[in-house]
Amino acid sequence: MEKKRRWKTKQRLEEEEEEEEKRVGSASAVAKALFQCANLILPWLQPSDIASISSTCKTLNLISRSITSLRSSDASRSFENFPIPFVNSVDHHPYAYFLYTPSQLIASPSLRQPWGPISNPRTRPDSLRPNLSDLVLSQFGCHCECCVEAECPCWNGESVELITECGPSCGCGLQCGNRLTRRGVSIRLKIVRVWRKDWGLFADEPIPIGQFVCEYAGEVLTTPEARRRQIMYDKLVLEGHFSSALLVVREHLPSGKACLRINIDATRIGNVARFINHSCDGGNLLTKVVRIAGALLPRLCFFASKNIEKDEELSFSYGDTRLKPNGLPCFCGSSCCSGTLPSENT
Ligand SMILES: C[S@@+](CC[C@H](N)C(=O)[O-])C[C@H]1O[C@@H](n2cnc3c(N)ncnc32)[C@H](O)[C@@H]1O
Repeated sequence: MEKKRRWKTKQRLEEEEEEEEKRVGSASAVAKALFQCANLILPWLQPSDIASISSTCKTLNLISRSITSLRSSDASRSFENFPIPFVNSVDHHPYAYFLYTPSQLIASPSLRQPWGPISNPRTRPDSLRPNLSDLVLSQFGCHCECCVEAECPCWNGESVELITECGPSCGCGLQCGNRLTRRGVSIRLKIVRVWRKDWGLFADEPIPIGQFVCEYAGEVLTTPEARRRQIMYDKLVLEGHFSSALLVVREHLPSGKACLRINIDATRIGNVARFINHSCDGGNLLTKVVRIAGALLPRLCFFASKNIEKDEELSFSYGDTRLKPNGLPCFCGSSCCSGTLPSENT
């Protein structure tokens, strides 16, 4: 009798164990499926949506935290040669959200780009890299086959403000000496939270004078569209916390008359240059207009105007004009600071 009772208990225990295993198995299958779904969907979301989702359950909280940490480890979404991290010891913002493009592109309202799948973005195959393809401005090459700057028909000698470089359909490759600005960001940079200026771009290694730093990449706009966006951004700035990164560049004839106007908006889609703050003393960066052989539009690039130390903030002068009443306060900290950021009616 006792033997039979013990056998029954053993059988019941085994059944319970089996059921528990099934429960754990299906729970881990659910967790795995949830992880896979979240990993596909969350990288497409904006920070506010990620924050809401992270409070729903433990698994989503863990995934959201990994995505946040991946995003803050590289603003460039692995488009550049080195990761460009966000560093914040001022407040709780882990990163700034925007779509990344390494070079200028034509404005498009419908662009989307994932940011932060848990699998390592640097080991992902190219087909999975976050892409903003088919938007790079069309280019016609010069068909030169040289690699030596001075021998290249595209090379105009380095003038102070205008450089002409070889383009994608020139016979020469990326190694060509006349493609200085076409290889992306080649120095270590970081985006640091700065008191009263939000984020700023900083050197994470010494930068010698004359070194190419980065292009000002973003959406190239028509002038009416630039004016429309400027009005919208000005309203948003007045309403609260908002930074716009709409830059207007004018090329001038020797007479001083503007002959070409380029509007680049890096507010929604841009690169690291969108974090460069203004300095009333001209800062440590020089802007140069770079023409790529055969390309429709010139690009705006930043070069070091002096030797820059590691951990120094990068800055340039946004201009001399202060036309808007109630301009934003300037906190550049230079001895010649005018107290107000440059502004003009675009
Ligand atoms: C191109 S963004 C520069 C990056 C910006 N700090 C950010 O966090 O996105 C231009 C905006 O940065 C801020 N900014 C730039 N230079 C500044 C300065 N010297 N003092 C105060 N704010 C500045 C202003 O809000 C300006 O509209």
